[in-house]
This record gives sequence, structure tokens and C-alpha cells, in this order.
Amino acid sequence: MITLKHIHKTYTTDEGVVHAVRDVSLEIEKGDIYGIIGFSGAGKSSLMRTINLLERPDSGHVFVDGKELSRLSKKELRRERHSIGMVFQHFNLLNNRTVYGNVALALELAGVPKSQHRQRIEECLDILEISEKSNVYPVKLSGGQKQRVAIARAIANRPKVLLCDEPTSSIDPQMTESILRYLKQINRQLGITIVIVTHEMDVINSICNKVAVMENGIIVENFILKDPAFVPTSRIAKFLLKRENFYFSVEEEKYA
Ligand SMILES: Nc1ncnc2c1ncn2[C@@H]1O[C@H](COP(=O)(O)OP(=O)(O)OP(=O)(O)O)[C@@H](O)[C@H]1O
Repeated sequence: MITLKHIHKTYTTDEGVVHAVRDVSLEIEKGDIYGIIGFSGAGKSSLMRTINLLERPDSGHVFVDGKELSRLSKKELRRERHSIGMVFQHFNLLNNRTVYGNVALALELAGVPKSQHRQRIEECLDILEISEKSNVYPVKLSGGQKQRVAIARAIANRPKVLLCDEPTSSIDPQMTESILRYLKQINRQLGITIVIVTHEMDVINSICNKVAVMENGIIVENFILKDPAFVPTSRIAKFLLKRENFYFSVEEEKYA
């Protein structure tokens, strides 16, 4: 479903060139909930943002559902991007639009005929169980509710892929579980492949089937989460993972 081949991404700053992603290749299959974990600055967001070319790699190839995105015209890329939803840490909702209006925006931008809006929006709000807030403005919502609206907006165009950048980092721990439950449901019921960037192993543990560990712009290890034969070898994987009956958990106290 998603193939990244030899991706390099650098940023030029006043202090010099930052090598955010270094020669990363990755295969994400249809139906996966694929986690990318690592410490701050490891290059996780940069890598994920190359999947919809929100960040253009300096070199390498990005394929989504068989199409090489970097070879598409601007118009084709715009169309293709509607099949890749995105959810951000800070929700990125428009405060001057209601919940309904925020979801509608995704459909407007994709050129979906207005006659289809109401049904699509109600469907998405229903999946995220936030229909009763349809006429409410974001300022009146909790973090968890805002993220549910952002997810509803991200699936409004019925994407094949949903990219989630630290989707639970700005919400209460109690709400984290429910957000993850919705993501799992979306993956299973709608068949949407999910890529999730996080620094929380609990997030990986709850919903991912596969995980890549990133450090200094490199994927140091990737594995199937419940593979009983997997033995972490990298420093960061050993640091992050603790095997307990084929599950992993974070040694949180070391996690500063
Ligand atoms: N727009 C940018 N301009 C310059 N440097 C950037 C930019 N975006 C990211 N970087 C740098 O690239 C490196 C990787 O950043 P990135 O955000 O991809 O890592 P991350 O693992 O997602 O970390 P975090 O969880 O802190 O966002 C870091 O050194 C970061 O400072």
C-alpha cells in the first residue's frame, strides 16, 4: 500500500544542514496499523510527512497504492492527497467553523458535490460518536472531542490511508484509550491503512500490528509487534521495549 524507497530529507537552517531522514526504505501493507516510534528529533514526523509529500524528500521514491507520488502532476497529486487523510497532534481545527463546518471543509477542498455533504458528514460524526456537537465551535470542546472531530474530518473523503502524527500527545491520558479505539475501528470497519507516529509505547502496544523504531533519521529496527521470535537488538528498542508475554511496555521512568 505504501512503499518508501531510499528516502532522504534534509533541512537547511542557520546552524547548518539537518539530516532528518537518512536513506529510509519501508513497506506498509494494506490494512496495517503501522507505528513509528522514537525520541524527539528522531525524524518520525519528517518521514511520515513524505508519505503525502507534505515534506518533499530530497531523494528517494514514495509509492502509495501503486502510484509514485513524486511523478504526479500538481493536479494529480492534489487529487491523490484526498485519499490520504491526516490527523495532527494539535488537531488543526478552524475555530471559526462549527464541528460540522470543519468536516465540511475537507469535502469542499476535495470538490465533493454539496448535495453529498450532509450524509457524508453525519456518517463521519456518527462513527466518531460526536454528532451531538455538530453545531458547536471547537473552543467549546475538550481535547479528546477536538481530536474526534479532526479524525472525522480526516476520513470524510474516504481515504485509503490515514496518517496520524502524535494523535494522543495533547489529550488527557483517559481520552487516549478512546481515541485509539476509534482509530482501530476505522482501520477494521473502513479498511483504512493507518500510519501512526508516536513517542508513547502504550500507543503502539494498544493498536499497532507493526512498528519501526527510529533514531537519528534511521530506522534501526522494524518488526511485527506480536512476533514471539523478535528479539530487540538496538539500544533504543531495548530501552523502549520490555517483553512480557509477547507484549511490550514502556519503562516510563526512564523516558525523560
Ligand atoms: N521545518 C524544519 N526546519 C528545520 N529543521 C527541522 C524542520 N522540521 C524538523 N526539523 C529537524 O529535523 C529533525 C527531525 O525532526 P522531526 O520533527 O521529523 O522528528 P520527530 O522524531 O518527529 O520529533 P518530534 O517528536 O520532536 O517532532 C530534528 O532535528 C528537527 O529539529
